[in-house]
Amino acid sequence: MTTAVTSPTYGGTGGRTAVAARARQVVKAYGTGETRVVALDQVDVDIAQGEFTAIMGPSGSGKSTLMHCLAGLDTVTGGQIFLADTEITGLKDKKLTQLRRDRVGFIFQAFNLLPTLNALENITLPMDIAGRRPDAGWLARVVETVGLSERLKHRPGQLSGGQQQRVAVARALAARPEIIFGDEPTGNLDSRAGAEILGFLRRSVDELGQTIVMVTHDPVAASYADRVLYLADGRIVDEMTRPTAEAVLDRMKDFDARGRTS
Ligand SMILES: Nc1ncnc2c1ncn2[C@@H]1O[C@H](COP(=O)(O)OP(=O)(O)OP(=O)(O)O)[C@@H](O)[C@H]1O
Repeated sequence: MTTAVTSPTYGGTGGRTAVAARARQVVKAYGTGETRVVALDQVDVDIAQGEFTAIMGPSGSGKSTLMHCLAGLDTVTGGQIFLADTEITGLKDKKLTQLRRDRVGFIFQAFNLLPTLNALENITLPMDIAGRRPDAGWLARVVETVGLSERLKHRPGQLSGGQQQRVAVARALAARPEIIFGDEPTGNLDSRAGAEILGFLRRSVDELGQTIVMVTHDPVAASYADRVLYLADGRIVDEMTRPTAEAVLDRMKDFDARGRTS
């Protein structure tokens, strides 16, 4: 049987749905000799297409590293990463940059908007740079989904933090990427603005068919996802489907307690 090699213990999709991104036996080590840190330790994971996946785990467990490796923002030390059927490990810089530009969207904790451009210009900037024409119908739908129709001519400085992050969400959605990665996208927002953004991300999965992977420390944020993957010491140690904030919190307490006794 060879299936054990290709089916992750946790983090598989059980063949139920198409896979948007895949990691196989991924190792990421930083430094050498005594300062060597293994951030990812033979990680196998399948990210299901059209689903919202949250990645959780203690500080230093490898969440951002896993996201960066899946997104082609960082190279791996060993193993393979696939975006749909394309293996991205081993791609040359230029090809990788092109692939990220054409197929991947990002939302970071810092909104990363250009202050001199208005909201609409910020949303279409990546496509402008790539020389691609936004699909007007799609753009209107995205803008409507994230509730920005009345704010398109405002510059970032004239928008609240929550509205700025909505612009960043719309920017990620506008190019219709195959997959969007978010690193604590609501980390800088108060809980009301955070809930709004998470609601928009949820809607983009339910109504626009988007695939989203989000790193978070927040059980409430994780409860918007379809599935939560738990990392510890660079390994995926557990998963939860249809999470509630209470269940996620309980699981985290469980891990903490185990961590203290081991
Ligand atoms: N550029 C780097 N150089 C050396 N070590 C690094 C580097 N980036 C990350 N690490 C180490 O790799 C491990 C995983 O880091 P990572 O940032 O992925 O964790 P995380 O789970 O996202 O943490 P946090 O929740 O605190 O953001 C940590 O031990 C970290 O110190």
